[in-house]
Amino acid sequence: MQHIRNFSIIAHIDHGKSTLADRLIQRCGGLADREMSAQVLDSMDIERERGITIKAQTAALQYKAADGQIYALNLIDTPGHVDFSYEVSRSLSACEGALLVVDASQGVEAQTVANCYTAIELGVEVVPILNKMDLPSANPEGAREEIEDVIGIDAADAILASAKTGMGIDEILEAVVARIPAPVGDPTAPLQALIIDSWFDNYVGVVMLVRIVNGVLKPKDKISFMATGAAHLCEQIGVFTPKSQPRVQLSAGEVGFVIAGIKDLADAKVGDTITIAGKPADKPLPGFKEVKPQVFAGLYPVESSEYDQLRDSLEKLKLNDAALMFEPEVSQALGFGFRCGFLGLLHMEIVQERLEREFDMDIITTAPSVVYEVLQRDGTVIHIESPSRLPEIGKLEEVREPIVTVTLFMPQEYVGPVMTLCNNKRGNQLDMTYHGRQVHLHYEIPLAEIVLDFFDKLKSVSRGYASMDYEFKEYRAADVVRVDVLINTDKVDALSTICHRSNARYRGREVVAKMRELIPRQMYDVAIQAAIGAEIIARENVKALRKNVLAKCYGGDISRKKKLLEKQKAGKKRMKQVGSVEIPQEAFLAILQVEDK
Ligand SMILES: Nc1nc2c(ncn2[C@@H]2O[C@H](COP(=O)(O)OP(=O)(O)OP(=O)(O)O)[C@@H](O)[C@H]2O)c(=O)[nH]1
Repeated sequence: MQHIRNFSIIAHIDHGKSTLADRLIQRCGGLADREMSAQVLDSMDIERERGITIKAQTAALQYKAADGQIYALNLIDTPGHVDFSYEVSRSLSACEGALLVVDASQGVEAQTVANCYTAIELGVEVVPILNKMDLPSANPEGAREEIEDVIGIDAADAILASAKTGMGIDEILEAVVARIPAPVGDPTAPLQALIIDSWFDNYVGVVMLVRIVNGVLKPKDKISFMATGAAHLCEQIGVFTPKSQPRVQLSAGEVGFVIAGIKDLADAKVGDTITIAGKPADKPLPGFKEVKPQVFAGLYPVESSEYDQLRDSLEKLKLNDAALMFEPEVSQALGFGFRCGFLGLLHMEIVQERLEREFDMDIITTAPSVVYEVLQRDGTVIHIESPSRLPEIGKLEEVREPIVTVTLFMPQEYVGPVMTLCNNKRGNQLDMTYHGRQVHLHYEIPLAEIVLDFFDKLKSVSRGYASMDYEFKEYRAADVVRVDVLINTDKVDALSTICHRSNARYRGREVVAKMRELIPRQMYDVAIQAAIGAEIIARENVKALRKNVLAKCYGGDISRKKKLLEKQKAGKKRMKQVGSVEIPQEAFLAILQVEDK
C-alpha cells in the first residue's frame, strides 16, 4: 500500500486540468500518442464543448519514480461546478492528495477556491501547480501570492509547469509520490468500498468506480449496499488505464471499477458504501447523502406528437443520471409534458442540451422554480413543484419556501457588491470572517432567489472571484404570491411564477415588458398581461404585422418562396402555439432576464 497514491486535479475552468491529466497519462504510458488525439478524460462530447467535466472518471497509472520504485498512481477526475459539489466531495474523499492547478497568467479564480476548501476540509494534501508557464504573460510570483492570500495555503514550493510543452511534468509526478501520503486501510477488515461515481453502460449495466477503504473485493463476492440495502453478485472488477483492465482483486487503498449486473443506477448511489453481504462492515463510511433535485421546470415537446419520444429520451438520460427526476405534467397551454427535477441550473441546461443534441428533440422549457410547502386551511400539508398548482388564496393557511445557507468566499474588495446582491435577494447575513485578503460570508437566502440567476450575478459583481456553495436549511413561512401571465386574456399556466409579495408587482411588470420584446409580431394584436389573483398589474401590446412576409418578396421565383418558407419553418422550431399566438422559447424564460429592483 505504500506504493499507492490516490489524487485528483482541481482547477478553475480552462486552467488546464484536462491537458495536464492527458500529459500525466501519456508520460506514464497509459495510451499511445495517436490515442491522445482528444482529451481522454472528458468522455462526453458535450463536456468537451462546454468544457465542464460532469462525470468523474479515473486513470490508474504506473510510474517509475526517481527512487527506482514503481508506484501505482490513481488519478481521479472531479467535476468542477457547484451543482455537482456533492460528487466533488465524494471524489476528493477518495483521495489523499490533490493537485491544485492555477493558470500562472490568470492567477487564482473562483471555482478553484470552493473545491480547494473541500479538499482541505477533508484533510487532503494540496500540491499547488502553476501551469501555462510557456505563456509570455505567465506571472508565477503573482499567482503564488494569490494562492497564499486567497486560499491561505503555503505556495513556496508550487511547481512551475506547462501542460502544453511538458515542462514540470516529471516534477509533478515526483511530488505526487513524495508529498501525497500513501493510503491507510486494513485489507483484513470487513469490506468498505466508497462509491465515487456510477454510470450506466449499455453492455454491462451499471459500472461503479470505487475506492476500497478497508478489506478486499473479488469477483463472485456477494456484495451489499449499506444505504439502499440492495444485494448483488460482483461479476467483474478492474481498473481504468484509462482503458478498462480486469483485475482478480481490489484491496484496501486501491481505486477501480466494479460491475455487478445492476440495471438501475438508483441501486448504486454515489457516496454509498459497498460491503460483503455475508461479512458486513459494522458501519458505512461517513458522508453519504441522498442528492435531491432542488430546481424544477416543465419540459414540453414543441410538437405534441413527440410526447412519447420525449419520455423515452428522458428515460434513457436517467439511466446515466441518477439525479434527474421527471413525472408527467399537463399544462393547459403547452399540453402534455414533464415536470423535471434538477440539481441546479447547470444540470438543467445540460439535460436540455442533451435532449436536443443527442435525442434530436425540440423542447420548450418553463422557468425554473423550487418546491413550496403549503399548509392548507384544512390542516393538510402539500408540496408544490409547479407554480400553477399553488392552491387559491382562500385555501391557504401558510406557504413555506425553502431557505438555504449560502457560504461565499471572495477577496475583500468584492465584499460590498456581494453583500448588496445578497440583500437584493432577500438574504439574511449570518456572519462574516476575514482570512488575510480573503473574506468568508454566510447568508440565509431563499432558494427561489438563488435558482433564478444568483450564480451569474455573483460572478459578474465579483468579476468571477467569488465562489459559493449552498445547503438546504429549512422551509420557512413566506409572504409569497403567484404572478400569472395572460395572453389575449387567457391565463397561460406555464408562465406563472411564485414570488415574494414585495417583488411581485415589479417582476410582473418587467416580465410583461420583456415578453413584449420577445414575442414576434403576429397577424393579430397580442395583449400580454400580468395578474395577481384577479387583479391585473401590468399590460403590454404586441402590434399586429401589417404585411405578410411572402407578399413582399414573392415575384414569381418559386424556389425563393420555398426557401423563405423553409427558413420560417426552421425559425419556428422553438415556438409553441398557445391559443392563436406563437410564443418563442425565450419568452417562457423571460423571468430570468428581469433585473433586480
Ligand atoms: N499555453 C498553454 N496552454 C495550455 C496549457 N495547458 C492547457 N492549455 C490550454 O488551455 C485551454 C484549457 O485547457 P483544458 O485542459 O481544457 O482546461 P481544463 O481546466 O480542463 O478546463 P475544463 O475542462 O473546461 O474545466 C486549452 O486550450 C489548452 O490547450 C499550458 O501549459 N500552456
